[in-house]
Amino acid sequence: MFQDVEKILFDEAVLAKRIGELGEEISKDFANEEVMLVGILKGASVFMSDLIRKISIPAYIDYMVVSSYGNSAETSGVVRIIKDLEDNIEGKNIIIVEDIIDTGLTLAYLKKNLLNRNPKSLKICTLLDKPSRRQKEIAIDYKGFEVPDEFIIGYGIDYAEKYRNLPFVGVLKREVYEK
Ligand SMILES: O=P(O)(O)OC[C@H]1O[C@H](OP(=O)(O)OP(=O)(O)O)[C@H](O)[C@@H]1O
Ligand code: HPA
Ligand SMILES: [Mg+2]
Repeated sequence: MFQDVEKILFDEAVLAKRIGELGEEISKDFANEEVMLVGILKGASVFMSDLIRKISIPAYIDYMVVSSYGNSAETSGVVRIIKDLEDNIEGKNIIIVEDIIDTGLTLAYLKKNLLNRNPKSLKICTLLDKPSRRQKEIAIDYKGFEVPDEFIIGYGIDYAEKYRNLPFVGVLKREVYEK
């Protein structure tokens, strides 16, 4: 597993510090209110569980399972909802929590879908942003880091379901996905 990593971009300490800051920012912006974090599985699961413990206002969680990359390094362009939210989000402060925004197709679809359900507010929080590959413009409210135009893995993020358990965010060697 480690031999497939080209380089480490953000190690555990760097991730923890930035996630602490994001949690504080969210807590301040929604002081005296409540938020519902909507984690987009599977990738966001690791980030979400660290982030929620850095939020000091009442925070609820729900998850959606969507997939567009499957086992490929390229998006299929088709976002499939595999599992929807359990609760009605009407009148609630919703924060979509993503691991990475790349083409923006997943988020553009999700944003439209959730706005149709009439939340009080809808914000986007992503650990990683890869702006170089964007196809759909997305306003990001809370962003951890920008990443270069490389295939990213680790800290919940996969290639063909592998590498999610790496404790850092890194770049996958090209030879792994270009063979
Ligand atoms: O901006 P985009 O180009 O749409 O890419 C971003 C999406 O791709 C990944 O999900 P994936 O489909 O790989 O599912 P996973 O989270 O289960 O790995 C990632 O977790 C985002 O949801
Ligand atoms: O760089 C990436 N790595 C893994 N999954 C992804 N989904 C979109 N971009 C990426
Ligand atoms: Mg994936």
